[in-house]
Amino acid sequence: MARVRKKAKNPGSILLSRQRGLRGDGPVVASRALSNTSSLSSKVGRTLIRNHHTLQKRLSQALSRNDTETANSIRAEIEANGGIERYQQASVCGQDNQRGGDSSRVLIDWFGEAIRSSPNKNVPNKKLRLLEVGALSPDNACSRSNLFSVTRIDLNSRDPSIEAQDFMDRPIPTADGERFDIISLSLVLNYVSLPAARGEMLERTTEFLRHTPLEGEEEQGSRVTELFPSLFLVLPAPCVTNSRYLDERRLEEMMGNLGYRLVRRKLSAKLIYQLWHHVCKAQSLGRQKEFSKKEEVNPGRTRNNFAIMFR
Ligand SMILES: C[S@@+](CC[C@H](N)C(=O)[O-])C[C@H]1O[C@@H](n2cnc3c(N)ncnc32)[C@H](O)[C@@H]1O
Repeated sequence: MARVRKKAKNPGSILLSRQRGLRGDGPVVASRALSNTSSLSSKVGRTLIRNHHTLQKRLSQALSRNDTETANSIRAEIEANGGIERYQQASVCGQDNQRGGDSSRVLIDWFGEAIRSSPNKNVPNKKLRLLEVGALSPDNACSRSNLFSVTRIDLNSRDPSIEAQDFMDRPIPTADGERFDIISLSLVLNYVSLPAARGEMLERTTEFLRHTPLEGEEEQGSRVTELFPSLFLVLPAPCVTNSRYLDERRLEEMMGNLGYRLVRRKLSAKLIYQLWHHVCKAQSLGRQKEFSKKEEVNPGRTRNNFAIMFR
């Protein structure tokens, strides 16, 4: 079982500064009482999630212009609304089956299809290494499936098997034993407030993927192994279906530059699920400059402003 670790703080990181605010190291104005374990109605939960994202975005903006006074008052507001604990509680309620369910079931379905369509229909004889970034609990479909050996991290750990860690501060692996066959970023990228920080997060995933063949790969046929190493990315659907600055084509171009190729996709009323196979690293070299600015791909007054940028 993974050890829960309190991270040393790096004052220079915007993500970490945000995290520090959300963890409550800034001025705390009571309302821990809000962080109980009772379930939330879906409307209250949605409002809470939306407000948390808005405050977090304002916090990142204040921090990026070194406006400490505003940042502190936003931190206080986040805490007054129950902090990251209350936000996570609302997210757990959102995972409730009646409200869209556990997104990792989609990954398990894709994996099952690949096994069924492979020549010998065997499950891999070795568990695949999965890094779950933004893990809310140790008992989602991936964890229950027995197909994966799961390493879970989150800014705020809700369980001893989840390490408290900012993915952006996780040390870059130096050996294959520290790399993964698959990384899950389910409803995490949209948690990151600034477009360039989202690009940084996507770029960073490529450092954690293992490209050496899986054990027994040859006997399993290609349908399973063609999916790995990969990134399981889940976003609220409007991030790509109704954004002024991002659509699926633009995302595919950005991901292509990072060496990713889209191998599975599912669009539901609320979410978009994608599995990106990491084909190679070489393609990323210098090409992300094309995406260093926001570019309007979908004009219109009713659009949202979700964007991803690369420095
Ligand atoms: C909406 S919840 C999603 C949880 C779950 N993956 C799901 O699909 O329902 C987002 C989670 O991502 C975590 N998170 C956001 N940025 C992170 C980062 N840089 N490193 C680790 N966890 C992060 C947050 O703390 C939060 O618990």
